[in-house]
Amino acid sequence: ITLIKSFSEMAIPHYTGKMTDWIMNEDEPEAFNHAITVMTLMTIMSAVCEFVCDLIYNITMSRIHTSIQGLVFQSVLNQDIAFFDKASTGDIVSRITTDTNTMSESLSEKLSLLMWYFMRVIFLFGSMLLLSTRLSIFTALGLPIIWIIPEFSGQFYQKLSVQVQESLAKANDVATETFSSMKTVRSFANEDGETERYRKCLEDTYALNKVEAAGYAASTWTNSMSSLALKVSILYYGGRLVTGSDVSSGDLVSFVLYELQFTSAVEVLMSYWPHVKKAVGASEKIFEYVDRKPDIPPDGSLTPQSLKGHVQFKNITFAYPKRPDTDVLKNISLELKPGQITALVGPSGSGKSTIVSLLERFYQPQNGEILLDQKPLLEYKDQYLHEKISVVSQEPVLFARSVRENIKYGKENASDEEMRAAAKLANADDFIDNLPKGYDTDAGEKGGQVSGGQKQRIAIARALIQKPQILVLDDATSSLDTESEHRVYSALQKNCTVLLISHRLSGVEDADHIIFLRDGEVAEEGNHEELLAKHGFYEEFVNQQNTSIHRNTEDVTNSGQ
Ligand SMILES: Nc1ncnc2c1ncn2[C@@H]1O[C@H](COP(=O)(O)OP(=O)(O)OP(=O)(O)O)[C@@H](O)[C@H]1O
Repeated sequence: ITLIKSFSEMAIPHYTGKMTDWIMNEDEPEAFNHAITVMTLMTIMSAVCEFVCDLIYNITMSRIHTSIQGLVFQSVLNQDIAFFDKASTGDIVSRITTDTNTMSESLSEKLSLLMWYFMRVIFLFGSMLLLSTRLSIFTALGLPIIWIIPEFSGQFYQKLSVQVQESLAKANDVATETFSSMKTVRSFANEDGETERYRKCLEDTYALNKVEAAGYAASTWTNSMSSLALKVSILYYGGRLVTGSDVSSGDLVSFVLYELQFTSAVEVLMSYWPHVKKAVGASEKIFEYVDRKPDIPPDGSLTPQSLKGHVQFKNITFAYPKRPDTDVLKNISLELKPGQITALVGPSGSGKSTIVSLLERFYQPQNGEILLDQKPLLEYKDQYLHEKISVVSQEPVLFARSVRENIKYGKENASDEEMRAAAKLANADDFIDNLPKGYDTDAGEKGGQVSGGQKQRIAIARALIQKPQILVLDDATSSLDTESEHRVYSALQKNCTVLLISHRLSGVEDADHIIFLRDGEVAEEGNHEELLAKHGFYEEFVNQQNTSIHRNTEDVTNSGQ
């Protein structure tokens, strides 16, 4: 269609030239009517083709835009957890929204015009060659000079575009972080500080935009000046050819009309070229994510019908990718037996949550081996593993959806009965029923519309509905009383493996096995009595707990008096 349209457009200068010859000659009266008819038909054909072509192009581009956004989103979701430790949310969101917009805007508008004008340039030059080879060669010789300028400015734009996207991403980052931590910002009365931080980022973007604007103005000016110089030289040379009777005056008119269109088409091509380079700059950033191979080993294939849930950590040494020099776990060996509650205690930062992250396969240990039912953890299929292992983390995150959707998260096909049963066990059923819309109440962004304890209980229900074989409670039962806590354990299938991480003594005392972690090493292990008999770290931990409970009770009694 582009070809037909470009071809049809060539009719106007050609027949205008013919008409000039006819007006000067007057021998062929039919030539005038013929020229007018052909011109009209070709113009209509060109307009129809332009319409069809624009329509198809823009629809295709919208489709490409949406599928690229989807592709980037999917690629980001497939990345390893270490990637999310490093990349900021604002940067990721910016790539999915701003960068894809920049790319597809430039591509849909500018590339479509670039293609039009490219075809026009070819057809116009062909028509010019037919009229006068000498004039055409003269025109062609002038082209490289005006081609060099946009090439340089294109490169400049490409670099600048990357910088602009990066600075926009930084600003986005500040905005996302501020809005998602609004309560903290307010409670520290730091609205002005955050506004200042955001403004600072915007100022950086503005500074880059100014350079971009100056560059754009300079390149447009140089482009038009150079093509103007080319036009004047052609007119001068063409005039001399007519005087020397080498070219007819009608042909010169056609040629000049072609040439005017030709130079303006080349001008447009050159002014759009930097935009395409800019789109390339933005797309480079997008495809950096799409092409990034997640640093995770290939998914395993094991999906055994029954899983005992026997976990063994054998001589595990691990350092976080962000801090490769600090070993968080040092040659650790431990075992979680089916049907047993294993408690993990130890000072803050001793590596308890890290053990959970390794069990969830978020990171890979540098040394040692993790076995599940005697088989390497890596051999299990990812989806299977996460169905069998449920983790309620220290700070459970709820989604801005209804309580129902939150509990059924990851198990959408669960029935309402299953959901209620899970909620009952998590001691959440009563309070959910008292919420304004019951299970359909919105939990708010990050669960902001329910209390901390309620959030924890919903998260426990979300874990229990999966009927996991291995349940990990990472300091997640602080809002439950001892009785409710026991109800949670008894709800699990028999022989289920429970890993309990806690800073409180309750729950830990009754665990079948207690592991005391210190500085990434197993300092002591055994049951409550055995550990107390050792008079070591665990005993110290128990004494500290008792002292603080004693102190709290005294405080309550004193304030009562
Ligand atoms: N994503 C991370 N990147 C780098 N270092 C980390 C990361 N997460 C934790 N760490 C570091 O690893 C160490 C162990 O952290 P971990 O969260 O496992 O401790 P913990 O025993 O669970 O502590 P707490 O009882 O306070 O929850 C800490 O020194 C912490 O600073």
